[in-house]
Amino acid sequence: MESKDLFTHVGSIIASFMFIWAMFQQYFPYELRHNIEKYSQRLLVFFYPYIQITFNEFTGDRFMRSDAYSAIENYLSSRSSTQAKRLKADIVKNSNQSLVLSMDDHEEVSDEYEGIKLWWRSGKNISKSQVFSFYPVTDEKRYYKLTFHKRHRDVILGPYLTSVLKEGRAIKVRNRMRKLYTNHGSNWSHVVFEHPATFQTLAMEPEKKKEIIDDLITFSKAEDFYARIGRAWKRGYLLYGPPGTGKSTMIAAMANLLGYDLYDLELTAVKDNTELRKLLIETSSKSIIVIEDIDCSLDLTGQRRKKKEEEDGNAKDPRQKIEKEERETKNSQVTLSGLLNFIDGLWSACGGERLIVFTTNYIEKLDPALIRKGRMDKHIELSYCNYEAFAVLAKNYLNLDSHKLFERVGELLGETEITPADVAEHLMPKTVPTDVEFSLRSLIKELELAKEEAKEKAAKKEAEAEAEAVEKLLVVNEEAKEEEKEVTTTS
Ligand SMILES: Nc1ncnc2c1ncn2[C@@H]1O[C@H](COP(=O)(O)OP(=O)(O)OP(=O)(O)O)[C@@H](O)[C@H]1O
Repeated sequence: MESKDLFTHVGSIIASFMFIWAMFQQYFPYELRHNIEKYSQRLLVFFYPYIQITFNEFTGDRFMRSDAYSAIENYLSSRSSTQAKRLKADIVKNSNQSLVLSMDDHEEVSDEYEGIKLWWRSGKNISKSQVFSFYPVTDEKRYYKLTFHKRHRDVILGPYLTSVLKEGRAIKVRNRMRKLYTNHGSNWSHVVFEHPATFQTLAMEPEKKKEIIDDLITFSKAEDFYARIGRAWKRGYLLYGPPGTGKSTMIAAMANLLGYDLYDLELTAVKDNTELRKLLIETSSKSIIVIEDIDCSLDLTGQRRKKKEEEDGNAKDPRQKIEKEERETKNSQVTLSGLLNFIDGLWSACGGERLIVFTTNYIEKLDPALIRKGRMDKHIELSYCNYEAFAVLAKNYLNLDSHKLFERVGELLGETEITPADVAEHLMPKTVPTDVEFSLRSLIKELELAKEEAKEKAAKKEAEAEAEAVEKLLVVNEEAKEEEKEVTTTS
């Protein structure tokens, strides 16, 4: 049969079928039609060995997209782009403005799980809207239909669907626009988080960097582990080191590595433990909660209270006392135990992974209870710039792998203490095109100056120590003479 004839034949079959269907719809009473449809469906199910599950875009609430539907959409995205012939494209508003593809309506893609083959089909139902409008409004209800053989029912309904939803949600998190939250009293407000820092651009020793990256990735994949050992899925990091050594930069790099939101918690703006609790409960899963300069934010050791009492005792003027009391009541009433309680798992009820990061410039000021293992699981020291850190900065700022002046910079870095922030300042381009030699020489000058200053400081300190020792010796001699005198007068 010629192809033209074939199409004519198929066309007439379809036309006949449509005619019969129209007659059926028009002349058969609704009750009878309903029963015929019902029993024919049952007959089909009896012989048809496949199971179908429909995931609707909207369930119940017509304004709330189903979580399962969007997870499946994300899950199918990569399969759709390789298998489907008709695709829909959309821009995701994340920092990269990435293009996300999904299969168009009435497309089908296959999937495989532990050797089991299954099919996902996208579709839509169109119905006239019940809402009054001058324009014809149609409601499109999209859905995904999963088809698989009934002998695999348990595997597909159990582990397969769980993994689909999990992977789909993870993709959604990776693609979303991340946020930086800050608290004003007991409320969070947010802006889009677009810090460009990455571990690649972070200046520190490569082994140390790798260790931190591995730790973070292991944590982010350890949901089952934490569930098995019965611990809240959280991890505490303490970043310490002098100002300008990259603590904030590292936090941004952590958030970018894991795709987490950031919650910058200003403890001094939190009234009391109840407000703290509310704020922490409101944080979302996959987030980093940051408390910067923890030593300045909280009465950590009880020393501040003691100091206050002393000061109160010393304040003779009653007006001074009232002013001081007013100042104190305005301050945060959050206590160390309030914070520890929360870290220890009161918030386990929140579920989902969270990192807590504390930063301080003075680790020695912190209460040991706060930083013991289990609360702050990893202590990371960010220190002055060494040669390895400088090499990263030189690559980032000047795109340099080597230079004749590197050796001198290396020597001086071994003898001086300079922060990566100060080094970075010298490597910032000052001219167009960038004068690499000028930047390196200016850094060397700064390092030599710092070395001289350090030498002078050390000499001054030594002289002071010597003077103190001489003074002590004189006092001892004086006392000895006095004692001698006393002995001779009594004898
Ligand atoms: N280790 C580093 N790697 C790359 N850049 C760094 C590093 N340390 C500092 N910088 C640069 O110096 C600037 C200041 O660093 P950052 O704010 O991260 O330091 P910090 O330790 O958090 O300081 P502070 O204790 O004052 O908050 C950053 O903008 C960054 O560009």
